[in-house]
Amino acid sequence: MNIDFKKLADKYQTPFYLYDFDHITAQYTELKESFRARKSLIAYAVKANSNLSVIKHLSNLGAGADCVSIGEVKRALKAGVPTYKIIFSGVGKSDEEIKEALILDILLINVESSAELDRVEELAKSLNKVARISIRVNPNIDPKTHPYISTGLHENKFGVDIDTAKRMYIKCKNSEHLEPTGIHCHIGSQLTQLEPIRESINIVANLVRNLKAIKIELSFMDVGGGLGIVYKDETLINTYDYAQTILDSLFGLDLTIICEPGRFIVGNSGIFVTKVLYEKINGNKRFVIVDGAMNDLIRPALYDAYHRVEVLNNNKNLSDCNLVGPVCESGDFFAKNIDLPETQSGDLITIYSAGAYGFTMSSNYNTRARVAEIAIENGNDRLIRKRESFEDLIANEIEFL
Ligand SMILES: Cc1ncc(COP(=O)(O)O)c(C=O)c1O
Ligand SMILES: N[C@@H](CCCC[NH3+])C(=O)O
Repeated sequence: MNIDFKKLADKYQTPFYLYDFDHITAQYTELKESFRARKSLIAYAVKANSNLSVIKHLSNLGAGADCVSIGEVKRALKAGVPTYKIIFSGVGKSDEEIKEALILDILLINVESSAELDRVEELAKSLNKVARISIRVNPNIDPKTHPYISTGLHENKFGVDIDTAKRMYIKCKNSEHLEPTGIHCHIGSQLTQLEPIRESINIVANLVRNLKAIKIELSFMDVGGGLGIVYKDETLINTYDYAQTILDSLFGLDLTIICEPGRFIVGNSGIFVTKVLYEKINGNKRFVIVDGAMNDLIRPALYDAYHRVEVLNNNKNLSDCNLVGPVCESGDFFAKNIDLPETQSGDLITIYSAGAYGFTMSSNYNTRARVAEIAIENGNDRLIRKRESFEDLIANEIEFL
């Protein structure tokens, strides 16, 4: 798509996030279509990009929501996702969160420990409810991704091992307040290899068969999210191969598939737009300093993540530099040791693949306002979140002065 960044920057003021809603539609549709041989629910992982308009857009397409806090559940509801398409995961749900989820009667609570299951049972009993339970299985499979975003090994805090899961399902079966409904497995994020997915789904499918043999019949298989995207030159998993692998593993089982993608849907739909403030040279080292910073997009600082960068000027005079922001940390960079053209103050810089875990991981560090978010759809742009003001930043403190 041809985007007039200059016009947008004049209209909305940098830095800002820009999301291409047509690309979001295309990604959602591709994945949904891949599963067309089965009943499926694409439960969008809200944590990737929780802007209400993004969730609403996906909900209008038929998506549900995978949430990891009651705040995300409330966002999903506010954006129009029906309760029967909402799932709640997380290793540390508080009593208040569990109670609210029970009262709202969402589709599934993904339980991640025996202790949590006991708590859900007590709370469901106190509310005279029956909780629909899905247990998150940790299959101990290496997803072959960045260690910070691996979730499927026993050394990771997520889910429970197979034997524990089995005991938990038996407890559900024997409880008046727990209904064993689904099973869940998510081994990590930015996955680019199919084999670990195949292995883990096979492990989980075998457990489903074992449970069936003891008369515990589940209705949903939640295969997690994690499909990777291209940041640089990654070879991706083909979505049809992905879906077929899952369908093959589930042969003979009558389960509705739930898939929880975040990054795949929104990652390459988003661009972070910032502008050059200054250039400088320290000794031999060139720095291009922009108005966006690590508080806006933390992935390079946190994971050493690569994001493609483009300078929107016609200068062909390239040289090595670090692209940095104004935050008071040496870790405040978008790219290190890259060749960029000479810049002038005011030149726009676009940072790609920023739609997932960009804005949602932003902070107010250095008392910097969170930036605006803009949607573009059918060539038309609109503001979907305004830039914070200083008053917004201090609103919760001012009454205690
Ligand atoms: C339980 C669960 N579901 C879904 C996701 C979404 O992951 P991704 O954005 O990689 O699709 C995550 C994040 O890793 C997760 O922990
Ligand atoms: N925040 C991570 C993804 C985490 C996935 C959630 N478990 C990233 O930016 O890549």
